[in-house]
Amino acid sequence: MYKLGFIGCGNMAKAMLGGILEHKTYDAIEIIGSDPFEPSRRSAEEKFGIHVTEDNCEVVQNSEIVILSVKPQYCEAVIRDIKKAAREDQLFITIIPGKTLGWLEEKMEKKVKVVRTMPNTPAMVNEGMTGACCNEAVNEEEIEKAKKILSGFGKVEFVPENLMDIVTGVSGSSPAYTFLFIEALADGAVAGGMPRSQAYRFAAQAVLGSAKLLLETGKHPGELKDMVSSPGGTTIGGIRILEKNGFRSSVMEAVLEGARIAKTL
Ligand SMILES: NC(=O)C1=CN([C@@H]2O[C@H](COP(=O)(O)OP(=O)(O)OC[C@H]3O[C@@H](n4cnc5c(N)ncnc54)[C@H](OP(=O)(O)O)[C@@H]3O)[C@@H](O)[C@H]2O)C=CC1
Ligand SMILES: O=C(O)[C@@H]1CCC=N1
Repeated sequence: MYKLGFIGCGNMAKAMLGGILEHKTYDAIEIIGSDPFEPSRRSAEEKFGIHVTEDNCEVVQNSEIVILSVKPQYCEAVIRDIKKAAREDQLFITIIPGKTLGWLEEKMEKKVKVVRTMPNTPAMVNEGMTGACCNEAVNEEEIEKAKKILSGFGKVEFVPENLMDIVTGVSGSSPAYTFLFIEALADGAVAGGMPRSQAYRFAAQAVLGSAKLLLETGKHPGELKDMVSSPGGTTIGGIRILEKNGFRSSVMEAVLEGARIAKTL
């Protein structure tokens, strides 16, 4: 029997696996993964040393905890495939956006234990942020197990299920928005004459340091913004341009759009 099984061995499964193995939450021999795509299976096997198979039911039949890690459009077919093999004492952790606890229970046609989560790609460097919620069938011990798995690749917080689509917007998708911002900062620097590779280092470290400063001081972002902005100085001039171009409302709209789309998946 394996302790953990992944259905889908793509980008997110691999990001999670890296942290889980590094934190020794489980050993590679305790993990199995399934994927129809041979190169995905092979890379999971070669990189992480886990057992791999083409057969999703083999994962479900032989794992204590199963992580559903496929795209939303494949989710229904996967559940159709595994629902007979699924046991009521088994914990399912889903990372699929938009698929609610109720929807999963209905498609499984049984009272399965489900923890619904939304991680993000910084899990690849152990700096993930995961939002999670669960159905009533999940007990305290299982919540602790899920937290241990999810904190293997970053931070985790349980939230009410009605916030899960917002989690998708604010942390699931926002690494992409942040990369857009870093790229734009670097493009600005390149426009001003800085070599591109150096510009990425300056931009990315400024974003990393700013996030760290906020988290470590616990100060309000507005206060930290004011600390940078001297009267008549360079920063307030830049802020004026960003505000004129709707920077904050664009970001707010992007978060809400992500949440809106998640509901349609
Ligand atoms: N990427 C991100 O930033 C985040 C993604 N998510 C969610 O996580 C899930 C996985 O995303 P991600 O890892 O990026 O996607 P990937 O496409 O990289 O991985 C999904 C894997 O599942 C495989 N797959 C397809 N059909 C099946 C099936 N029937 N049975 C088993 N495996 C199957 C795919 O194979 P094939 O390539 O052949 O289709 C692929 O290898 C998605 O629901 C995504 O929305 C959540 C948080 C963040
Ligand atoms: O866009 C997506 O489908 C996923 C969900 C969160 C991040 N990426």
